[in-house]
Amino acid sequence: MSRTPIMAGNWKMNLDHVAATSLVQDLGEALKAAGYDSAKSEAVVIPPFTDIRTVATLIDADKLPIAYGAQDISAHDDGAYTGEVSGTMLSKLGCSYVVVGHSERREYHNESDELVNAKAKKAIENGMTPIICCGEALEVRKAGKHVEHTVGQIKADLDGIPAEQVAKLVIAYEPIWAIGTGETATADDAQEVCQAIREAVKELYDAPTAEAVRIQYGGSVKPANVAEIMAKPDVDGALVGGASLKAGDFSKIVTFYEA
Ligand SMILES: O=C(CO)COP(=O)(O)O
Repeated sequence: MSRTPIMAGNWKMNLDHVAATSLVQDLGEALKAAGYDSAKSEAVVIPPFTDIRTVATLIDADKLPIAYGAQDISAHDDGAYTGEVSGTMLSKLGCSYVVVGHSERREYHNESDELVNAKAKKAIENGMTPIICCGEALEVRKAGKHVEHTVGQIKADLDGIPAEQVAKLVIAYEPIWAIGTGETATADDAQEVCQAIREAVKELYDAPTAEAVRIQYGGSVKPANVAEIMAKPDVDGALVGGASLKAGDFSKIVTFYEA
């Protein structure tokens, strides 16, 4: 079973819709120049909500080989939830992916595994693929509990999601201490946890589901370290923050197989 690597750029709270236009145009050109092959990796951008319509229009008009998604989704369908954005709104904009449970939301917005699970289900219900984030803080790693912690999160985040849906979704392992710090986990660190997650999916479901689910690594991924990380058997992609804000760098990450 071969899994197409998924290289997703999480822009976080950066770039307004005008800046988004330039970045997506530049990215389209950079990918073309780099000989991007969508059979070898999937390019995805995850802009702020306010940019999605603009990004969608541009990708559509220029037929760019780039998928897009959102950084969050409401666990509710509609109604009196000020500030929330629903799954229907996102799917109507053509979003293919929705990031759920990013460590920044878990930390600054107190998101629990129960909420992350509800959001993942909402994305699926609306025909989008959740990218479920997990990963440990520095103290947890220092205590040697990173595998246990991360696998525990994933088990809770997948609760009640059937095998055929799990096979299609994406899990992103992002050790918190490696996010935005320039401190990358080694390729072996990434492999250790990604393998443990796949093993957990196999135990919870079955071997075909575990073989199919795509597991990304995230945390200070750069053009210089992406190839080594991607060479690991259980790493199927990258969730990229800072380096996804530069078209040239993100294009190199997406086309890591050229290195
Ligand atoms: O959190 C991340 C992506 O979701 C990783 O961010 P950086 O690539 O900036 O470390």
